[in-house]
Amino acid sequence: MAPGKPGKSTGASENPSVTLFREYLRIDTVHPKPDYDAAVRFLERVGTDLGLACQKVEVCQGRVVLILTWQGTNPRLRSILLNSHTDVVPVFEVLGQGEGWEEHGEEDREHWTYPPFEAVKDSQGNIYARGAQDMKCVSIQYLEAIRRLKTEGKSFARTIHLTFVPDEEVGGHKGMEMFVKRPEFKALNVGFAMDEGLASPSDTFSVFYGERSPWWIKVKCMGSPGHGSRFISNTAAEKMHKVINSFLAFRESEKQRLKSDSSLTLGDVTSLNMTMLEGGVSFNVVPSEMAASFDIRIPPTVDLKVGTIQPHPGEEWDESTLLTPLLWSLSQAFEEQVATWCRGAGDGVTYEFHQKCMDQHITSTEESDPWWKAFSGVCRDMKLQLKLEIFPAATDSRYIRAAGHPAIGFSPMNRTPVLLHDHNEFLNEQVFLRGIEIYARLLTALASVPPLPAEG
Ligand SMILES: CSCC[C@H](NC=O)C(=O)O
Ligand SMILES: [Zn+2]
Ligand SMILES: [Zn+2]
Repeated sequence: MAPGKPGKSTGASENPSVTLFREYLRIDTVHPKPDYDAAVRFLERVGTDLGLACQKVEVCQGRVVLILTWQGTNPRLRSILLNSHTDVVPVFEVLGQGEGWEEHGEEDREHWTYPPFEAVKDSQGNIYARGAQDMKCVSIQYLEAIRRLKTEGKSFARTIHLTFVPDEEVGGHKGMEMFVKRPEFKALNVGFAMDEGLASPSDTFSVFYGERSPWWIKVKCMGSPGHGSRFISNTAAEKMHKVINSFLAFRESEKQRLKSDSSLTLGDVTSLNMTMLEGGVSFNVVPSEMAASFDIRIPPTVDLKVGTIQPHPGEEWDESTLLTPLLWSLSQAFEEQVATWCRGAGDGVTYEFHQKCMDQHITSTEESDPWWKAFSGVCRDMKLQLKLEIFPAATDSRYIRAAGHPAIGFSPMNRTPVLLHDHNEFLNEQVFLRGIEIYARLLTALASVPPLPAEG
């Protein structure tokens, strides 16, 4: 293949870090059947070549966490944890269509300019693959930063651990959530952690110090059944109508709040989407049950604790006041709000949680915090402009923070469209290489943070 043309061949002049990145992208770790063994074998080989110690922890059957360790000169100090997940999301939206390129027809193929597991590089140096941004780039950047520092003969006081975890894309329940509870995790003696962030189309870099809490709620409405030709009273559909109205009115008010205040980002407001609807068997049968599912993401500033909300002295609340979205958005105890919407829709309306994250830890970005001082100091020296945000979705950082450790979400990709989980996910090789440089500097500073008071 001619140089500069898109293709699989690495070309003689390709930077070896880019070649390694592309090799990792070709490992098929796509859900629902990720080849974790292949990923672990590959990463273990790279780690061993780098002289890193290697440990494997099977947190669930077939779910292995790989730990690579660069021992510090003072191993008693708390360590730096570099986390990344090895799994990637399916290439097609319809479940079960993500297995292999060849099995799909031309319509599917249209969404991707290049096959998503071949890591084709085009003439501009854009590397196309599922996982190019989320987050195989970061895994290789961590490793290549360590390679660079080792080649330069550097060593640091603090130990650096890299963890490669499975199943982040399906909630981390058989991955990081299990791992943080294990003695092997405690033994890592984590002081400060880094995990994934998001690309940024502008010159600035996005940095995430907290995340919104995902709540997945299924609301079931029970009602009277009957013939589709009659005005049956007390139907499931009428109740569902009210439920949907209440939930979506709140959605609209939060959407407007975000739109009307340019200082807010998506991570600062509560998003809500109705993502599934079930019910009914036939055109002429009024069903006795209907269900709607909602994906709600709640910022750490909203109080999640269940409590009783009282009107202010002298104020009286009637049913319509209780259903006012603005009032609720300013109030506390988010679950009370959900319960009231359901109560307001009538009898036989219940809700159940399929995901209910209550952790709201955020990581300090005060200059007085030694970890943040090290992180932000490097960015200042390198003239990287940072945008501090709450991560709008969920990552494994939430488990690290819940375990009591500071964690920053950062994927060094500026001047890059946000394409995670999207068609035609790509990363430019120059942006990728610059990221290695950034991590090399960050690791140097973080692994040299002087002993903290608690460390003696
Ligand atoms: C709530 S568990 C699901 C985690 C998932 N993470 C990445 O996309 C997300 O939907 O945010
Ligand atoms: Zn991710
Ligand atoms: Zn993802």
